[in-house]
Amino acid sequence: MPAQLPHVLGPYEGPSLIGTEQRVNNARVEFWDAGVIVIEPDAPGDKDVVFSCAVHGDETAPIEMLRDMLSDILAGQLTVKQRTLFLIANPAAIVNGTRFVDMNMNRLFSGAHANGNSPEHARAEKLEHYVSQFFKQQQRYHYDLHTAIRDSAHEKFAVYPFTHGAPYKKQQLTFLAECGVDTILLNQAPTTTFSYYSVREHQADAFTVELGKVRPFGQNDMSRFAKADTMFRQLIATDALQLPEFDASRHHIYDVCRTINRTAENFELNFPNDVANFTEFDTGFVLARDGETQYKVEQTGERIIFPNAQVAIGQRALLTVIPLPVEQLELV
Ligand SMILES: O=C(O)CCC(=O)N[C@@H](CCC(=O)O)C(=O)O
Ligand SMILES: [Zn+2]
Repeated sequence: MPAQLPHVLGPYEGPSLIGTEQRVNNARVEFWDAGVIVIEPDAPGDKDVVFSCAVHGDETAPIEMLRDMLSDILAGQLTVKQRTLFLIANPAAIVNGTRFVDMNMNRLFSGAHANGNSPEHARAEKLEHYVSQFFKQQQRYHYDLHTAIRDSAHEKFAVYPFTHGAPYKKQQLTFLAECGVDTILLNQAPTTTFSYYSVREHQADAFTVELGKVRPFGQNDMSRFAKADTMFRQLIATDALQLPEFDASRHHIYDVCRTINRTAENFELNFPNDVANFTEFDTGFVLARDGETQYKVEQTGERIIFPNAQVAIGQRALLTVIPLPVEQLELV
């Protein structure tokens, strides 16, 4: 793997540090497992922060971001004041240079890992265990960092997992906007994603954050991630994060409208691979054919997200979303 992770991938790269710990500045760094690193400050603040990347092994920009943050922490150049857990979720897929080895790991959380025995099933179970071991304090955050397969009309966006009716948090929307993530998709149902797991199981503020487009190692323009990088560093390095007042005009909100699963062998999307996420189609346009079923645009303003005709049968092949005025959200 061209990105030199500082010995955090255990058996996957260089000498293993698994099971060891070291001191740096005023913190203990613990290496729990391959790609599982905990920073325990001597006098921690009141937040527990989880950053995860590589739930999809070919989404390299977030891996490079977290690698550089870890390098700076280990070199004593970034002093951490909040308890922080770094998760490099699927090292085997990183080494493979693929989205996953056997199974899409982001469909295996909240217990779904019990229904199979691929390496991803086993790792998802372990990741849940590590997150459970880590979260202790009241204020819990989990940013699960991804990049999208396609271009996106909104380059950076986050999925706000189903809240089960709880209000959306202005402070989190503002934090994400400060990260350059000005677009939010509101999921309206439980899922088996990593971020939903942390929301549901640990009452964390947790998000799937899409920071750009999938590119190979070394081909990411890291300047495009600078705002997110700065904010993530501030979150863990300051006692009390200073954020501007909530400003509704900064945010584009979309409601997830339909989830289209592939059920048939002959599944096809009716638009080219270079059509970007958030592209709007006319009402009645056939978006996809799944065996004998045709999926047409039903509402004005409906847009496509995460189209992927290659997913396994039974999995999500496309989402549609519609814009929602921020004023209609219940905010706290
Ligand atoms: O670009 C794509 O098609 C997929 C990008 C991606 O990995 N997205 C996540 C979203 C997870 C969520 O809905 O919270 C995924 O599909 O797992
Ligand atoms: Zn992803």
